[in-house]
Amino acid sequence: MAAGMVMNNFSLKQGHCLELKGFIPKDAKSFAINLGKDSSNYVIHFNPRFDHEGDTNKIICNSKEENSWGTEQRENVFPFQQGAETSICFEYQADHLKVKLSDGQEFNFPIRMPLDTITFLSMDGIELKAISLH
Ligand SMILES: CCCO[C@@H]1O[C@H](CO)[C@@H](O[C@@H]2O[C@H](CO)[C@H](O)[C@H](OCc3cn(Cc4ccccc4)nn3)[C@H]2O)[C@H](O)[C@H]1NC(C)=O
Repeated sequence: MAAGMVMNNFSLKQGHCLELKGFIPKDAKSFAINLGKDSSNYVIHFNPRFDHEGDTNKIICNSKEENSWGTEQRENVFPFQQGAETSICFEYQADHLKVKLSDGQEFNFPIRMPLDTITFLSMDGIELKAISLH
């Protein structure tokens, strides 16, 4: 399984996008990308599940404040394949994150915890290949 990766030395400001390219291992049951302030405070926990916690081919998003999970949001798109690369762009807007997926589909996730700048990123279950800020 791809070991967890943590970055906390970048700045994603409102009006800008963070684009991640990664490889999903062929045995992945799920993977997660977390953006926020630190490991206890996520503006978004982005968790595509192939087969995990009773979910099959479903994206689960949530927030986490001082280590307490918020309400889950389940998406109706799932353009991921085990053993393949993917790219995801997180566009940070004042009241939502626009999540743009590799096949052009996109969805919004509400900002539940105001944060001037997102400076924390962690990834689990996916191998980071490239990262860029636009
Ligand atoms: C119906 C009553 C039980 O509800 C279930 O409760 C589970 C436990 O709280 C929920 O699963 C949790 O959902 C959270 C988001 O709301 C997180 O996704 C929890 O996982 C956190 C986590 C990250 N990691 C690291 C990681 C992630 C991906 C791959 C490898 C390592 N390990 N655990 C995950 O365990 C799960 O989404 C929830 N299902 C529903 C339908 O509500």
